[in-house]
Amino acid sequence: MRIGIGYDVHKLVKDRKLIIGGVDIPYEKGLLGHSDADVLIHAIMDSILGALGQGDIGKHFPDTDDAYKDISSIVLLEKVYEILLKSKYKVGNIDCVIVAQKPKMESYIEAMKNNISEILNISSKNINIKATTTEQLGFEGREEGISAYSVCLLFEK
Ligand SMILES: Nc1ccn([C@@H]2O[C@H](COP(=O)(O)O)[C@@H](O)[C@H]2O)c(=O)n1
Ligand SMILES: C[C@@]1(CO)OP(=O)(O)OP(=O)(O)OC[C@H]1O
Repeated sequence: MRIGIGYDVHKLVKDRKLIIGGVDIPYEKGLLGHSDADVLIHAIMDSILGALGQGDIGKHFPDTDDAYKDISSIVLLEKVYEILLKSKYKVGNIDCVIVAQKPKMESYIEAMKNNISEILNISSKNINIKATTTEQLGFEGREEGISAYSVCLLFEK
């Protein structure tokens, strides 16, 4: 059994789509990044890579490589799943937190879980996604950015 943790932050700016957990969320601002900046998927990928002892997404998908410019993080998650398939491990469960003052995530969480479980080929019951504000405190509270945390447990196949 192995455990991994992931954490990511992206800045909220005008004229960008807000994509979290592979869901396009209608909002006045979006996350800035080399990819689509899907902060939740990035944290989840880092938690899986961490549990595998395989570094992080910056190592596998460098932001200096044009191949990853504006790429959907769902496509990157598929690549991480390929790495997982080659290992002797499978996902047990994943637990995550999205830290965002706005917008409300609750109505999108089921769709996020479905997207992730489909790619990782696990039941959505094994993925838990939570959201919290920071009560207006810090960069998330000032709506300057959104962060996400993920913990992943892997079992031997
Ligand atoms: N961006 C967010 C933040 C929170 N939620 C949901 O609201 C609940 C209360 O949030 P607090 O930060 O005030 O504790 C939280 O438990 C989430 O269910 C959300 O959907 N989107
Ligand atoms: C995903 C990658 C690659 O497109 O770019 P970003 O969207 O900037 O994301 P980040 O979490 O900063 O790091 C990983 C990057 O290499």
